[in-house]
Amino acid sequence: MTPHPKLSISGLNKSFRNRAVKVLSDINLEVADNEFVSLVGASGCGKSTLLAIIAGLQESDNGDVLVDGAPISGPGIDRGVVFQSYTLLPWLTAQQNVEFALRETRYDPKEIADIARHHLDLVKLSRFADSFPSQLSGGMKQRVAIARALSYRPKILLMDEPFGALDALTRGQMQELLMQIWQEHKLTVIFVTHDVSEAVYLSDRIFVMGLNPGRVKETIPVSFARPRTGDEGHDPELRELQARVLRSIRQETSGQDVY
Ligand SMILES: Nc1ncnc2c1ncn2[C@@H]1O[C@H](COP(=O)(O)OP(=O)(O)OP(=O)(O)O)[C@@H](O)[C@H]1O
Repeated sequence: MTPHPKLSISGLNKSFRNRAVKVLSDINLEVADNEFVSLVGASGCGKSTLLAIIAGLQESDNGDVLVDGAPISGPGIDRGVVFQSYTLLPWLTAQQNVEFALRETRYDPKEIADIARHHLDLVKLSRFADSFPSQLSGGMKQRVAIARALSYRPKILLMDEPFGALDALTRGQMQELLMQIWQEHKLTVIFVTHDVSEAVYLSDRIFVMGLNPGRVKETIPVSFARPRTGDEGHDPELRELQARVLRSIRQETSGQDVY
């Protein structure tokens, strides 16, 4: 038990089709302030559904989702979300996309412009503030999406396979950038990924989800010292950890062609 968890989920269940299909079963987990956790598991185990429930974009059948001890009620600015698809508005520039996210805050237009600029700077995209999404690479678009999610200073950043569509080089750069931002800004991050080495590189703990129904079947701590350089990949201990996570995922899927 974490003394004052940033996020606490207990007894959560979720089904679809009038409760005919159970997707998430008795989810119980806690995430500490400033902790970086990943959700991994076979395709269809409910990672995105769980993230969407934490984001307040979907409702659970029952159970509690608490942020700083208070139950969530729908989406809120205490939780920023980044999806794999960049979800930028194509007719707005990078700067305007971030400003748009702040339109219902208490800030005046000048403050909104300053906050947007600051966050584009944070993701090293100041030079492209006036570019439209069509003029940006995949990595750049995702940096705008991250700037947008961080601009209203959420307590928790929820990321659903944010780097899944990027090439390996860009993906590595984005992981480094995220690590830097996470370390400097003391964020709590919940990160969904299919990439076990990515989960191990980034996380303090990995929740391995089981399949049919989706549940947290194992919690694996990653105790490698930070800052991590990415060169730890050759470390036998780290390789063993990756193998352990993979084994845990595969145990669920033996005989099924899902991962
Ligand atoms: N709106 C919906 N209506 C009915 N079934 C749904 C709905 N959304 C998700 N599901 C089902 O719930 C299960 C979990 O889906 P979810 O997308 O959360 O899994 P996932 O682990 O994120 O998968 P992937 O890794 O492939 O993205 C799947 O079987 C999916 O078909």
